[in-house]
Amino acid sequence: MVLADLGRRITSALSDLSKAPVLDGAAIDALLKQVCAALLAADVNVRLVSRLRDAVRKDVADALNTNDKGQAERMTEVQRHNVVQKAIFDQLVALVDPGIEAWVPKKGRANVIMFVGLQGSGKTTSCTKLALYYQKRGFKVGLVCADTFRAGAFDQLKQNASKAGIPFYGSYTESDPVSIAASGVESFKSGKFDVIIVDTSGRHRAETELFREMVEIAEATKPDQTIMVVDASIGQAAEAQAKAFKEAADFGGIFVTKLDGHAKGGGAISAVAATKTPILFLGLGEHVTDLETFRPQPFISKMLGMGDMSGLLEKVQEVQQMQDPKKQQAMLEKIEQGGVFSLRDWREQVGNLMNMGPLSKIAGMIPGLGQMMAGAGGNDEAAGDKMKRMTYILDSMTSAELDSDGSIFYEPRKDALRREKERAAKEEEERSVAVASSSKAEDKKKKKKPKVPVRMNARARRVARGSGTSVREVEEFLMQYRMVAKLVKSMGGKAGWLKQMQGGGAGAGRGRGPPALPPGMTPEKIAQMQSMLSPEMKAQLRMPGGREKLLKQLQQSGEIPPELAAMGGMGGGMPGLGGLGSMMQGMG
Ligand SMILES: Nc1nc2c(ncn2[C@@H]2O[C@H](COP(=O)(O)OP(=O)(O)OP(=O)(O)O)[C@@H](O)[C@H]2O)c(=O)[nH]1
Repeated sequence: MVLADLGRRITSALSDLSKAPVLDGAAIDALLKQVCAALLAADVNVRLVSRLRDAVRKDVADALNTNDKGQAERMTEVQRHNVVQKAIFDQLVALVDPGIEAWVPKKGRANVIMFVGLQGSGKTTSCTKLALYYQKRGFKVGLVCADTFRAGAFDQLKQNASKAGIPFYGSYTESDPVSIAASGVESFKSGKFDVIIVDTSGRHRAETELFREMVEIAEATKPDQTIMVVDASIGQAAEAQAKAFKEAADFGGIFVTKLDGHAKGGGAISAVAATKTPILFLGLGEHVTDLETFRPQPFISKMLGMGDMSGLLEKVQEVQQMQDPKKQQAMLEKIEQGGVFSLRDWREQVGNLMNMGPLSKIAGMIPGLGQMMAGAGGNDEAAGDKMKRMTYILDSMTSAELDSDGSIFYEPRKDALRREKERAAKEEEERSVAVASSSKAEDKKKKKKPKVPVRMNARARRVARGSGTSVREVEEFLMQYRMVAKLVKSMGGKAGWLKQMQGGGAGAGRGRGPPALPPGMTPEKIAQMQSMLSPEMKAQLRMPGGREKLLKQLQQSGEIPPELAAMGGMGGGMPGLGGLGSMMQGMG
């Protein structure tokens, strides 16, 4: 997760505050000390940190010392804690918010985007990421390589673009970058392309040569948007770099790269925001899909483990555009009419979730889940691995098996009953040979209906072999599937709820009416559960990461099976899942 360490430190400071019996000046000072230390460790400029500290103090003082003394006195301790938490959240958002609306390309015309930045900042990689991002959103996109400075730059762009299926333009013989840029843009314009991205060269330092070349390319291509690429690992030095580039070639937005796992990322983002230049995108890895649009509030929310519902919705929409909407609709209608949520349906939903990107990145967008998965023991990788094994199991099934409800993998019940009868008869025979001295309790035990364990059959053994898993794993998988199928089935009759989920669990909790409730969960049951919570637990629920903790407690107390809890959070795009996440939202 982006800036996981910073997020964890701030969340922990907020959690310490909630334990303070009285919220006095000393408690607020202790909180601010921890938050500021965490920000400084993320290389946020000391001037910006001190501004944040003053602003939080002012926000808290304004809210707690209102003119209406009665109102301030009537505030409960929990409400006072909320005031402080809100102030911290708001000021963290302000820290990364340049306060300027970002540019977006317009359909039906050629939008030229020019990339600038130092060598190695990630320009070429980010150009391809952005090209794919716009292509997925229905734009016709072309890439131009105007980097003639670095040998191999054209080959790199060509390779990246071909892999992603994006048309490209460049030359091995032309050495004038201005001429290549101009002819590339012209060629794509005559091909009626909507977005034309020009990759320019970089140098190790911001030299006059580089700036002159940038200005000339800009004059020749007349870009609608110039994006500067900044490597997050330079931390607060990004401010000086952005200023130098801004003086040379006025750019409209910034793409911060290498935010994956770089501790100085907070410094880079806040430094850029301080130059009042909009941050448009974040690079979160080397892969072409490792890109995120930047929005201050969801960014901070995600960093603090509170999820990023707008990001999740965007991902869901992206996937929905790629998949066949008619297929999804047909499946939903089938279930609404009482049909089986088959293993094939499950395979499609799992595939959709995996298409949304690495599980860790999706999980980070769901309140609590990111932290839960990134927790001790490298859980995140394990969860991704589990998902993959699930698809191996499904891919080893025949068509008839996929269209079934899973019962095909178990021996028929009559066989299990016959086996059980034979076993009981054998036992009886043995008992009659032995001296009978059964106690009353034993007699009672005998009269009890025996449980008939149903075994996995040869099909399940074949699937286990074919998928490189074990019969036990196939059995566990089928148990999970049954649970989801039951959930989906029980939703079938509640068409309204089903439709709401179709848009993705993300819709819930975004202010579009009350959150969706999972089957079996009524508003009364939620109210009942809420009434069971102590005031401390309720306060915890309002804390960043609080839902996650409560979810764990419910899991431990057996109210929710762990698989359901994990899946409940991953609702986006998966009908049937997501209700639990919404429930926790409803309780928060
Ligand atoms: N971890 C990580 N690596 C990235 C990211 N973006 C780019 N990279 C890597 O950074 C290195 C440099 O990326 P390039 O795209 O070649 O950089 P460039 O700015 O085009 O370099 P020049 O063409 O030499 O100017 C490559 O190894 C990329 O895979 C990112 O968001 N995260």
